[in-house]
Amino acid sequence: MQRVLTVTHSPQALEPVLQAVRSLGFDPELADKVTRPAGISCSGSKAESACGSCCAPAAVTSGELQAQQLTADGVRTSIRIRQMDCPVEEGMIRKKLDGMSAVKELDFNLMQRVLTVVHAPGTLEPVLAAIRSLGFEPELSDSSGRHAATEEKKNPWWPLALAGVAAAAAEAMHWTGMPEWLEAVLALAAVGACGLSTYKKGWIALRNGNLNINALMSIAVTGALALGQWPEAAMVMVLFTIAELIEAKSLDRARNAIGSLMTLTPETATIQQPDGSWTVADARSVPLDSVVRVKPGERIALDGRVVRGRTSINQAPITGESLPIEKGEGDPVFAGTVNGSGGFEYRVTAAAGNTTLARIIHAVEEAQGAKASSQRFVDRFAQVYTPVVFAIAVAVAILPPLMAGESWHEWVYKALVMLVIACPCALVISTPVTIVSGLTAAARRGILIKGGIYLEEGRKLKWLALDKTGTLTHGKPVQTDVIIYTWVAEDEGRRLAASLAGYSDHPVSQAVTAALEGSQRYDVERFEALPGRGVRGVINDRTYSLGNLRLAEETSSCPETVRATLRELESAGKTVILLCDSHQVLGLFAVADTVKESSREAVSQLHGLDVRTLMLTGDNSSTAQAIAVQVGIDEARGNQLPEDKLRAIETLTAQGTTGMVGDGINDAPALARADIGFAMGAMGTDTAIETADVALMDDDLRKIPAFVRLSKQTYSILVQNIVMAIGIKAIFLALTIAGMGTMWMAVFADVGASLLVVANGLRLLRK
Ligand SMILES: Nc1ncnc2c1ncn2[C@@H]1O[C@H](COP(=O)(O)OP(=O)(O)OP(=O)(O)O)[C@@H](O)[C@H]1O
Ligand SMILES: [Zn+2]
Repeated sequence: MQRVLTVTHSPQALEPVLQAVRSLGFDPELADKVTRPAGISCSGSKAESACGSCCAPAAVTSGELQAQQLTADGVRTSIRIRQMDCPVEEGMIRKKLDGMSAVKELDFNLMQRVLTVVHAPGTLEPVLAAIRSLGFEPELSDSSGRHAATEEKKNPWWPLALAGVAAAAAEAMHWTGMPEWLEAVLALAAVGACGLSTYKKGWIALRNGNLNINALMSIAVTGALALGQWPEAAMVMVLFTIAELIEAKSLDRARNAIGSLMTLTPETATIQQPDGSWTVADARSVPLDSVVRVKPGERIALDGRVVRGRTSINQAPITGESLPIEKGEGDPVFAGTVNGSGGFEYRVTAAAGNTTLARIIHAVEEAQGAKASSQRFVDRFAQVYTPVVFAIAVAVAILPPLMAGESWHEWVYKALVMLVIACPCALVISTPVTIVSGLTAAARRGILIKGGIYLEEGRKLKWLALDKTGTLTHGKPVQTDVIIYTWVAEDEGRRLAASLAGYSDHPVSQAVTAALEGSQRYDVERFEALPGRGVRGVINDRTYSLGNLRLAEETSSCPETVRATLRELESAGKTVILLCDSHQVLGLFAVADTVKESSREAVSQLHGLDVRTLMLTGDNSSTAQAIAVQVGIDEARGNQLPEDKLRAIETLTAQGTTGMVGDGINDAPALARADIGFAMGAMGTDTAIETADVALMDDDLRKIPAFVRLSKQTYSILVQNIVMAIGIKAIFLALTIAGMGTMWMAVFADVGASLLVVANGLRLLRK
């Protein structure tokens, strides 16, 4: 999509790689920070370990660094090859490079037109030379370091216009019965004016034993000329050239969609100098911990934390939610978001290449690499389609005249038409265009999907398991009741609870701490957090615990009167923790959390999409039940330890596609096991963005039904595209064999199909 090839090669081997790419007729540019943020380019398990070193090696210029990384296997270089967007071209390059001993690994991204090569140090140049020998122009980085900025080389338009006029004139000669030599001259002029680059590319492909669209068109046009179909040959070449131009334009739209997210961040930021004055600096060069000033209405350039001022910020570029969020001292702000009416200053917490927005863009780019199953099908299909149609064409040209004495002229012509139909471009481009549009559309709404595969699977979601605290509820409970039993002094009870709870960041403990703000605290020794239960520690040589009934029963005896009170509070939807010493219960603390309005809506939308919902919570069953009723959830299970949640997910995945959404603390194993793991509130948390299958940037659960709907739309567009691409070809194949297809009709069909699928895929972006 971004037309980037990543090559792993040995240090100092960049130039040979570049040359090889150039030898294929491509113009390589080293990829840029912006497209591939240097700070996070060491993604993927393999590269992780080498992260430290990838930014260190000497003797590589900084420009090269952006496109190259050292890995365990060698050097990884991304090479952009503009002319590469057909699997036939991928096949050509693969065949050539696979034969080179220096090349360890190849990874193609046709949408980005990027080849990533892992190669031995010092072998980049031969790699590039090999690519160039195929007539491509491999690009590493240019000096400005910006991919998107480098425009396509502009071909002058007049040769094409001239060719069009000549072709039309030839056609007119034909109809008005002018001498044939005039037709021939005009047709040859037209083909010469617009078809030379097609011939050149076609010839290189043929020489390397490949049939790409250029080779097919060259043969077809040459054949038509040989048959004396002058005007038709000229028309076909002109139409094909125009079509290629239009197709390239519309594909660029899909490619640029992701890049356009990046343009959300301003190029400059106003930073404070050591002497206190303010200067405008390039956002990319602002060091961490700098203080940046933001004017009202200005876009924020980098991630940071507010140090002075109050304002409200529209975070829609990241969360997809345009309601302004209030921000004051200490609150995080994000690059790309828009400041409201207050001016403020913030301290930079992430460099330009490492901001939340940059990570999102990077994740979307990576996601295209993970091929969806429809794409794998299409790629396999295309691999056999072209050779098969070519073989049929050869048979059509030779057999009927030889076996049945039919006219050579007629059957060779039919075969030539079939060659035009043999290009699988429309089919091949249909899937990635659709997936990329879907991924980008999702990212714009604050839904970060980590692979085309999840976008494709989302529509199959049968079950969604949800955690309660923080997912369905606000996760900020407040204390509602305190009961201290008479066998302990009221103050002492509160003080013990506050001391224990103060050490924990569990929401329940925090609610208790907040309510007991004023009371004094004891020092706690041997403090322990017991997941799914509570906390325990030693105060003045005695062990106390604060946690749920499970924990109370483990440490002391729990009389029926206490249980009765507990049941009563819980049936009101409250969460109760018990303060115990090693003999008895000393007190009860009840907290209540409120349900998010958006959760209720999300659950009903999910039910409308035929997704069943299940609440899995560590909290007790009565509270779980009470909250489930409030939210409208199908089924609720309480007292779930992390391993219980995991087991529940395992059972569900056996029945159908299962998603799990949680805040990731006690849900991590279940999230990982689910077919689709959703992380909430990913904004600002690196781990959620990096580990979840789908990261929701804020904590609005309605993003999940939105994701399911998008997945359904994407899938139906995928199916439409595949059917359309194959269908159109099939119809023309049939017409041709029946003798009704002409060559220019076939060109129209081929190009029309490509344009249709691209336009259809881009519809997702408009949603
Ligand atoms: N650190 C703690 N302080 C106080 N109580 C705790 C603590 N840890 C666990 N508990 C008690 O154990 C219960 C289960 O905790 P757990 O963290 O598994 O789930 P939860 O946060 O209540 O809910 P969910 O699973 O929906 O996120 C809590 O409801 C609380 O009563
Ligand atoms: Zn093609």
